[in-house]
Amino acid sequence: MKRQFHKMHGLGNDFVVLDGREQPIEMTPALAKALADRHLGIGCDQLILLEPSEHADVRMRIWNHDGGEVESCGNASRCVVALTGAGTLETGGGIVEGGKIGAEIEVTLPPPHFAWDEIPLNYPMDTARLPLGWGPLDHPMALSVGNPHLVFFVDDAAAIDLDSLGPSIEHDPAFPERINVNVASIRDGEIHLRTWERGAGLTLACGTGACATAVAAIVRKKVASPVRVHMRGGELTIGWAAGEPIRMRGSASHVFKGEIDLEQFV
Ligand SMILES: N[C@H](CCC[C@H](N)C(=O)O)C(=O)O
Repeated sequence: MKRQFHKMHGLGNDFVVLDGREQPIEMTPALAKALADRHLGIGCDQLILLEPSEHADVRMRIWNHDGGEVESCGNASRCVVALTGAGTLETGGGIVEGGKIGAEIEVTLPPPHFAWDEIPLNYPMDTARLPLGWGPLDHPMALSVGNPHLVFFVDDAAAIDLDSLGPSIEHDPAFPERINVNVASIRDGEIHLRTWERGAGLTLACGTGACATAVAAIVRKKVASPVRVHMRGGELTIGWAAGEPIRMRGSASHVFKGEIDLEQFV
């Protein structure tokens, strides 16, 4: 049966958004992966499905390019707020609040978690400075912003071969649910970030990666809040203080809408 979809992106991190609120859609990892395929499907970094919610204006479910369902997606949160006008989103990572600020969208993610078993890691470690290293990357901070992230600080993030280092870190046995890998440099009080995303690889931007990196940089007193985060696809402004939710402000873009026969993939 044909269903309408919206093709959207947040700073080049792109999504296919399906709305299952009126007519439910049975999403599976295989169907999500087929829709996300850039040759055989529509193509996207993450597949987003909207469903009714008893706890928020809308439930937002997220599948990565590889078909894995995950808890949070910062860039998609802004896109769903822009598309639906929802003020609250129920996600696997908690309730996200959102609203328009001029031409941009601001969303607020629940406070981060730093405990090893909440990230999660496979065994107890000092999550502020993991005693682990992979080539030129070592002693990252580990945290959860609804989804799991590692944050490495280096002199020049652009010089790191994240294409080869990313997969081995993502799949390291220390991370039972795998992990998103952020490599950042600080210049003039601003963050320059590249992210190898769990289940999607190098993306042009990562909203939760920007949030996790900003929190880590503030904890390590490398920057002050709010902080500008520069990524290949564009910039976000992130605000946070200890114990507080994380505020992220940036653009959300609607590219086109179309329709697709989902049964061709099953
Ligand atoms: N790859 C992430 C999900 C998408 C996050 C990213 N696209 C964002 O904007 O936050 C994960 O597996 O946790």
